[in-house]
Amino acid sequence: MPDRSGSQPAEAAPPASRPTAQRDLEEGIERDFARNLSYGEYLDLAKVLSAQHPRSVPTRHDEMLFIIQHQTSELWLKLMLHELHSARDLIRADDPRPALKRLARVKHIQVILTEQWSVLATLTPSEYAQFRSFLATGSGFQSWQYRSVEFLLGNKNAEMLRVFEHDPIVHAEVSTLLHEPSLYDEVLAWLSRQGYAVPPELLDRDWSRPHQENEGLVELFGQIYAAPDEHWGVYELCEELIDVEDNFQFWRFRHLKTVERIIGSKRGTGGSSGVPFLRRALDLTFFPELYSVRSRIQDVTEEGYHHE
Ligand code: HEM
Ligand SMILES: N[C@@H](CC(=O)c1ccccc1NC=O)C(=O)O
Repeated sequence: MPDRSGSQPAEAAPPASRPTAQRDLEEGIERDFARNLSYGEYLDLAKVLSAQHPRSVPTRHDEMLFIIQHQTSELWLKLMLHELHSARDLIRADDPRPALKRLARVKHIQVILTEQWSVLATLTPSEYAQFRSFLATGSGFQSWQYRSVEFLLGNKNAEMLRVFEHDPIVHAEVSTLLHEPSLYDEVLAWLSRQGYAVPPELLDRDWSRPHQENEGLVELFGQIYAAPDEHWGVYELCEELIDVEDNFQFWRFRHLKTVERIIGSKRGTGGSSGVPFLRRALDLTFFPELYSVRSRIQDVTEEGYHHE
């Protein structure tokens, strides 16, 4: 036994700052929700939390992880779409400053979505095999929110609409996005309205087609990146777009690597070759000119620095 003589008596109340096992509730804390709006009611949690329906028979423990991973991803995609729609509309209305704020939020959502793969990576191939057959032909390829994000960012592909034909409301919504200008298209139109020499063929075209790399636009970006101080607003917006594409690719890469460790070289439930199909998405780009311009920027030499 340690010698306690000289220490405080055993019954002494602990100092107020010491941690305790219980926190006293304050008088003012609202406890009656018979008539007042509660947390669960506001968030409609009864609906959200009763939407997890494992299909495996008998129910496999790990299917809950699979369902919640997808549902949380879809919720974040919903917010991302909300922000991207708004960013595009703000730029269309010549108001790029709040659009930058929207894109900043989009980037944080992307970080969460990419980090979230680590939770699903705890699913082993053996655990997934226990319930994979119950997913039948379901696949993330059929995520209409994901496809909407791709379309808003400019990865247009009319063939993607086929999988939504069974659902007229969703089909109409994704089809509208296919035929509207993307965020990038609106940025280019805004640049033109600001007096920049955007090639005219980029300002009026069939929006349902993906944007094709344009040499004139690379040259324009070349001028902007050669003198950022003179074009700060545009330069900042361009770098924000690069961040969004970068983050998008990180998500695709983590999806690919997670899929690889869980199903190896099996074909996908959606009917694709699986990993090889997902790998080809890594060659896609939303903003080709913003990448091309990077190799055009002149490296400053001591001589050039002093004499220009
Ligand atoms: C065990 C976990 C997963 C596996 C094995 C898997 C596998 C696959 C495969 C093989 C494809 C290609 C299409 C196909 O043939 O099915 C695909 C596409 C896709 N998956 Fe997953 N996936 C998983 C989890 C997720 C999660 C959590 C999401 C989040 C929403 C997701 C979203 C998508 C999307 C959006 C596509 C379409 C990608 C594109 O068009 O490039 N997947 N997935
Ligand atoms: N394509 C996956 C299945 C899959 O992941 C999935 C199935 C149903 C609902 C969402 C899914 N997620 C992403 O593709 C597979 O081949 O195992």
